[in-house]
Amino acid sequence: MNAQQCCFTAAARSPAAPATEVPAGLVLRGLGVSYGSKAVVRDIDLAPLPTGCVVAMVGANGAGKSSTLRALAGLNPMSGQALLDGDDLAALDPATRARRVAYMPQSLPQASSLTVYESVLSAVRTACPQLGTAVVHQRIETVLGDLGLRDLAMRPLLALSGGQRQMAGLAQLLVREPRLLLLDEPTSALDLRWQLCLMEALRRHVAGRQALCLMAVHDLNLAARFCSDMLVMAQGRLIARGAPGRILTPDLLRRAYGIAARVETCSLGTPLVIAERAFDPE
Ligand SMILES: Nc1ncnc2c1ncn2[C@@H]1O[C@H](COP(=O)(O)OP(=O)(O)OP(=O)(O)O)[C@@H](O)[C@H]1O
Repeated sequence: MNAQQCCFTAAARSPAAPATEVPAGLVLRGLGVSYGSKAVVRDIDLAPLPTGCVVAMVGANGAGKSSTLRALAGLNPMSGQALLDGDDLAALDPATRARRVAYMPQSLPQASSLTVYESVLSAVRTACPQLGTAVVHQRIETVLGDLGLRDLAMRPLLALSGGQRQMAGLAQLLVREPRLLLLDEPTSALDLRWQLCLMEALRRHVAGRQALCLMAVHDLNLAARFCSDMLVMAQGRLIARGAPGRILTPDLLRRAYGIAARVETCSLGTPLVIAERAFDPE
């Protein structure tokens, strides 16, 4: 990514503003999350996560991934700053924030009597009320096609399997075309084929619209194959960031997960993590 892709002028967003360059993408400055007096995420600083790519957030259970995503989505109070394309997320009004940032929780979408099509329509109508009918239906067609969900479009959510419902949940997000997608374990209910379909579709969507996706995920090999950038969290702190092929090492896996692991290179050239043994907790 060159500097031109990575920056745009503030003047392009606001005619009155001076033409200073602000970094495109997501910047975090001293981000922290607490529940009451208990700090669970501390001092996360991130140079811009660039647009156009899917970024994996990995780490052990309880490391702070969901808390971070929920804070960025405005659902957990946070300290520090999160800047999206130079704008402080906390300072955006709720409607603007909802248009630019979309969040998918770990839990599956509710099994309502709405069809998949209706649920996606409702999502886009709520987040983007300004869109015309033709654009809305075109977006829905595109997203259902991209995710391989056309055959399920007229099925009610309550008649879908867990994995199918998870895919429908992603369709509800993608149709809004947000700038920042925050996904909490979006492949947790999916079989191997649907995991690949989802990751391929997500990568195409994000690259095509120069959006940004930050995704909490436990499958390191899936993340290594599809994500150009990886954030590794441990005990509420960011302990590594970079391309999976560069940062995934046995030492990092020991620190992040408390396991002995080998890291090999698969025939596609991406790292392959083989977990061998859990260390006793210290
Ligand atoms: N609502 C809450 N109130 C108090 N503590 C919480 C709450 N939610 C999470 N925590 C604590 O915050 C810490 C981070 O939890 P979080 O859910 O962010 O971890 P995670 O990395 O997403 O874990 P997992 O991989 O298991 O989903 C944990 O110690 C957890 O017990």
